[in-house]
Amino acid sequence: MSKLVGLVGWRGMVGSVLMDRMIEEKDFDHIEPLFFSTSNAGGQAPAMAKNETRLQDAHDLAALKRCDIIITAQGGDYTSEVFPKLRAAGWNGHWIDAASTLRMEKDAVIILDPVNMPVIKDALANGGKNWVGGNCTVSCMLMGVGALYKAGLVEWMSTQTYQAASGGGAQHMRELLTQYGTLHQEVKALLDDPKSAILEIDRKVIAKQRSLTNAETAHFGVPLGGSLIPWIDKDLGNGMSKEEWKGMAETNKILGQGEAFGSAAIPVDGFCVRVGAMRCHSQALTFKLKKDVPLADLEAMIAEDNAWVKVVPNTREDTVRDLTPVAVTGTMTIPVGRIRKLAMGPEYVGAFTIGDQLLWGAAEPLRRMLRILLAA
Ligand SMILES: NC(=O)C1=CN([C@@H]2O[C@H](COP(=O)(O)OP(=O)(O)OC[C@H]3O[C@@H](n4cnc5c(N)ncnc54)[C@H](OP(=O)(O)O)[C@@H]3O)[C@@H](O)[C@H]2O)C=CC1
Ligand SMILES: N[C@@H](CC(=O)OP(=O)(O)O)C(=O)O
Repeated sequence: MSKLVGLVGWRGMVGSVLMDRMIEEKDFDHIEPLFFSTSNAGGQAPAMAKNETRLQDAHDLAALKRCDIIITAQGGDYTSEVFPKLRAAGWNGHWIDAASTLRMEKDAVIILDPVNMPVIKDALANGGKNWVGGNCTVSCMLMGVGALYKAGLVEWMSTQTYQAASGGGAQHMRELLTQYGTLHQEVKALLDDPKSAILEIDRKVIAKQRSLTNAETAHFGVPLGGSLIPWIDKDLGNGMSKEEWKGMAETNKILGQGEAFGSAAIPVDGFCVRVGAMRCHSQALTFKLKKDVPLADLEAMIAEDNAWVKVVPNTREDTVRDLTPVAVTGTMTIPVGRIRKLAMGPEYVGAFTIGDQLLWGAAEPLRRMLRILLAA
């Protein structure tokens, strides 16, 4: 008999990407889905529903308890409120979650199976039930260059990120586009006149950016269109943003590395920056390797690591064609390019990688974990 799989948060941005991927990969052929809602209990479930076509109340513990597996992309507040109550009520099913809430809990595994299948299998064998998707930046980075970590080559890594608006959520994407539109509108007449002075256009744009209303910057807090914001997530009070903290904490946990696993953590640090891209997170990586490895060997290791990574030759032509958010958006491909030895010495290697943060960064690891559980 098919497992009863509860789906919470399926109509949100991450949830919609998840549903699309589950349809594409025919995941619904293998489960009996039960759709939940926080706002429309009793309403019509989506077309993928089979026997149970009404939406269940996502706060109804009795309904949730019926599920063998629950997948949620509803968000951290929902997880904080419902998960502890559900476990306290004796529910012993598998919880697969997109939110960060439970990620660093001892009994939770950060799931990214092309990178950490051994960690997942180990946890499964030990009765693990809590499976949490990783931070989008970390997951996309490891899908690209995980090979170097798996080979034990990385002494440390520094990452400088260029993170898309979608990381904040749907409203942030809308706000970014609205700002671009407002700026364009401000100078449209001058742009239409080929003889107009570019510095006049520039003056008007910056004046408009500086005078955007609170409503026009409600989600990012400051203008992002035509600018950038070098801070993502909370201020940890030690000079670090929470997004930057996740880089080292989550990379090590995904790899099964660090104090909790009885080994030294690999240092990962850098700066996380929000830019005006829509849904792809990009990052420039600097590695200090433990030894000098020929570039061709590094490229081969990266290329062979998984079915989605693609090494982009380090030429201008290939880079501008294949290594941009516009090229990657909506695809499962994780390009890694600009791979070269750096001036600091033969163990120093640079690379640039991009991932769709709603696919590998959020939805895909969840549905793959579902498949792993169904096959177990
Ligand atoms: N955005 C991101 O980049 C990432 C997000 N995540 C995690 O996933 C969680 C969900 O994020 P995200 O998908 O961006 O959140 P959304 O705001 O898009 O969706 C969350 C929920 O909001 C409700 N909702 C209210 N109005 C609407 C509407 N007009 N359209 C769709 N849904 C609506 C839905 O619940 P209901 O149907 O019950 O009303 C929906 O499930 C985050 O909180 C985070 O924990 C993880 C990785 C990346
Ligand atoms: N913080 C990420 C998005 C996200 O949801 O991250 P996390 O899953 O770690 O909370 C960003 O803003 O780009």
